[in-house]
Amino acid sequence: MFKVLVSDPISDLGIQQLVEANDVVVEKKTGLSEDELIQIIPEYDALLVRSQTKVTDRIMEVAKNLKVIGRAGVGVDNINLEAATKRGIIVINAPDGNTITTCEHAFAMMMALARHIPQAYAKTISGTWDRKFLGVELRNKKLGVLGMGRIGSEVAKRAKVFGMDILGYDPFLTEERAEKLGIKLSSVDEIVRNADFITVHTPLTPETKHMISRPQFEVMKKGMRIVNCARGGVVDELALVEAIDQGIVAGAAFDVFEKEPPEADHPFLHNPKIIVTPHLGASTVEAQENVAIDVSEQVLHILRNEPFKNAVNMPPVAPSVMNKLTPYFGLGEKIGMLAAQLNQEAVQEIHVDYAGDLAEVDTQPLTRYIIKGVLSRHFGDDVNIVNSIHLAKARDVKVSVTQASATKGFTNLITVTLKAPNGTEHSVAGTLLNGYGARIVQIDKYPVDIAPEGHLLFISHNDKPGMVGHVGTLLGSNDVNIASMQVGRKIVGGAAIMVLTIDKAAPAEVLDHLINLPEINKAQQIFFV
Ligand SMILES: NC(=O)c1ccc[n+]([C@@H]2O[C@H](COP(=O)([O-])OP(=O)(O)OC[C@H]3O[C@@H](n4cnc5c(N)ncnc54)[C@H](O)[C@@H]3O)[C@@H](O)[C@H]2O)c1
Ligand SMILES: O=C(O)[C@H](O)COP(=O)(O)O
Repeated sequence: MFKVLVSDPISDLGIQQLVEANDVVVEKKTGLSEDELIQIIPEYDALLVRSQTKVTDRIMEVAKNLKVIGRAGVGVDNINLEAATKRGIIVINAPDGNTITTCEHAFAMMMALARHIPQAYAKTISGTWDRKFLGVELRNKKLGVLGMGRIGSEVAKRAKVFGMDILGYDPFLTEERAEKLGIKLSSVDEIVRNADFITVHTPLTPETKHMISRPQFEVMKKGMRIVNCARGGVVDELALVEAIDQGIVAGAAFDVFEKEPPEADHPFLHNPKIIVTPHLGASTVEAQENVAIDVSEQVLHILRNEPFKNAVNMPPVAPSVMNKLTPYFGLGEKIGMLAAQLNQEAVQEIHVDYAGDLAEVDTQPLTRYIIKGVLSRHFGDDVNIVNSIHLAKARDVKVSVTQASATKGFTNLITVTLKAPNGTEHSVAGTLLNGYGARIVQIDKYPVDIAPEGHLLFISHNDKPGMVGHVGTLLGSNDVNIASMQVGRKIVGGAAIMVLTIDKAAPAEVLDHLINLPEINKAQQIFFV
């Protein structure tokens, strides 16, 4: 039974599939301090958070069962990603579920700012009928959008309908896409100098921190307005207050703060030209359901060892590529396991060669499964697809990949070679055969045809008459049934291998007997777990 902890307020409807899963127990405990979380986290397999819970290195250090942290939202700046990756904890988010909601919030903030709605409301309900609030129209104004990702693009679309001219900047924004969106691709400097309104929609990174600060405010159009519904710190808070005092900025609308919640004496909370909300960008019924559904679905996949998407601490992969690779994951992992068990030396290099159908795809997700298979021999459950490459590198094991070498007649072929410092090599090749599934087709240059499952017995011997009979008799007399047997050799009378699929694991004494048979050099059981 998997235990899932929900440590922030997350939609009940959204996590229903987790609650109803018969292999999962969900517990909700919100508002915990770091120390309280440290006390209870060791018993959980998954942690579901929004932005309140700070998932620190200290928490992850004791989270011995934790396989996945699910962020019901976009920003993962409350999760120590490096610590998670090091420990093989998968971090996933729900990148699409709150896009429209947050865009609408940013837009609402821009309109409220233009028409002083919060200030007018406060006065009216306090009994003052003040009709001096004079606003501005959005129509014909220049809107600068910094960060044209999911939310920025949606804001731009809506602003166009309001008759605004949009100047957009994003390192990934091309002329072609800008044209499609009907906006003007601009530099940050052009935006800063020309915009009547600026709205920021970037993550907080070393590059975006204070991307709007004193130097930018100094050259802005007098009377401009600024909105931040992205992350506190993208706009320098103190520089903004100065710019308002100097009459450069007419007003600001902020949903996010450099420190949340802000201290009671934060200058934004006492400035009549600044309107604020308490990080409500994603807070609609729809968005909260969406992000909780998305994240619950992926958490279930991860707990059940099924393919998943939206991992934040692994490189993104296009869905079309993922669909193509997914059938190979099990095969890749088993090839890695088999190669690691055949190898008796320290591993210096893991070389993977992809051929045929795999020669022209981005195979890095598959490589993670293969490396996981190789390392699982010594790391057991401590290695997974998030940390497999990291663990290999941390132990100075070189991982190299080539694509498009010979397919040896197969439509796809994965060959894994383990190289030891003394020059010894072991290689295993496998393929997915249409209609037959995964097959191992070569071991150390010996052609074979084995399904990588169940109990395998690997025997290396000298090619002499009667060897198959000796092995069969010994196993039979010890009640070990042989399901299939493969014999491979390079030259008649030379070195050879036998690979047997047996119905149950052979007892240790049977293996001892096998090794003592004449002409047998090695007898070893192979496990695929
Ligand atoms: N207020 C809220 O409740 C709330 C809700 C959802 C998202 N957010 C935040 O909004 C931001 C945007 O979310 P999104 O879903 O659109 O993300 P996104 O990844 O789709 O878009 C972010 C864009 O910022 C761009 N970018 C990165 N560095 C930049 C730079 N130096 N200059 C200009 N652009 C840069 C990226 O290229 C990307 O296109 C994130 O910080 C997210 O955490 C806030
Ligand atoms: O990054 C996000 O998704 C937003 O900042 C929303 O955060 P929240 O889930 O804490 O509302």
